[in-house]
Amino acid sequence: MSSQYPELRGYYHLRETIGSGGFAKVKLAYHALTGEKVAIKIMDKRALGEDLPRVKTEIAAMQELCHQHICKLYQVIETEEKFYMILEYCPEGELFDYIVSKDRLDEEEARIFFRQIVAAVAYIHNSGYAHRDLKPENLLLDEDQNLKLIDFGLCAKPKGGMDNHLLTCCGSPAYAAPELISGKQYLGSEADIWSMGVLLYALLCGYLPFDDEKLSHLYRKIQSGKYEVPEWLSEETIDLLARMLQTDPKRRITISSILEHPWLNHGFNVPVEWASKYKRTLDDDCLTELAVHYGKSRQHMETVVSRWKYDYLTATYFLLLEKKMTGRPVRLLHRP
Ligand SMILES: [NH3+]CCCOc1cc(-c2cn[nH]c2)ccc1C(=O)Nc1ccccc1
Repeated sequence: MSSQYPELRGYYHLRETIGSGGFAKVKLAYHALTGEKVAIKIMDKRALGEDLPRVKTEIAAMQELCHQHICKLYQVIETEEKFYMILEYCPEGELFDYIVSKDRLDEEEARIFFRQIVAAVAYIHNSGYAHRDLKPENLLLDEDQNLKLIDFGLCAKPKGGMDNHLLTCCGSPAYAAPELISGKQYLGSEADIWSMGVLLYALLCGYLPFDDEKLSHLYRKIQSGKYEVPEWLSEETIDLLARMLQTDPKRRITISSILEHPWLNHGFNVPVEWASKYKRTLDDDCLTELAVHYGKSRQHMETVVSRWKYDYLTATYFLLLEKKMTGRPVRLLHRP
């Protein structure tokens, strides 16, 4: 296998393919120095065709976005023919499959997931980005059933902040906001809120609010903003859904108002902590272990790691930090 991916030899031990979507193949792998599992998203440049800019968009965004509910990017390798993105491993798969397996979720379970989604989107919007393809297929579950958002290939960072209008129509039709499908100028952040409304509906109902085999019929349903309200939904749920699935983007609820909505805080006495839990300062134990391993001073390691080149050193630092955050020894395996 490593003969097919020579650039990974000695750094990662490749295992089976765990997912594939469109132009990418995702394989499970082990990071040689820490023994930690990672997911490697492999893309062939020729096969990407006009989708090539999506990869550059995704890499640029994921290098800036560091959050407990966003799938962490550890390393990027670019060769003549391929892109490799070394990502955080999420063993429990897609939220989409989890909903299907349970038919639909009860309010309590949906609320726990939705609080994590709101935290990720609040962080993304606060960082000046819009995801623009929010759906259960792009939310993965880690070993503790925490959600991790993936696929920033369609995200946007409008120049001059989030109040600049976007034009490209993108994302998955069933989750797309009315203003987006009508080709009008739109705000990525407002379109994300609509998609979150569709997502919350899918969590609580197990099917989509707007659906039709014929695309033109689907578009008409979305633009009407009319959807069936099943009898098992509570008043608070119905209220929140109505504010997110508001066809007029200017009257649609904002992420900060969602953070204060009674449904989101029902049974919780702490608001959603949406700020990133990743610290800006480098971790001492990790730097020390790296210094020992590479036979350099701690100061030298701090200088080199701080360049954030998203090379093998960046990946090794983040994976050591992952071990520390999950209460395991901050140690590198000395025999590669
Ligand atoms: N719908 C998800 C299919 C598997 O895709 C991934 C899995 C992981 C993953 C699996 N375990 N841990 C992380 C990380 C990233 C992706 C991903 O970005 N897929 C993708 C997105 C857009 C176009 C093509 C492929």
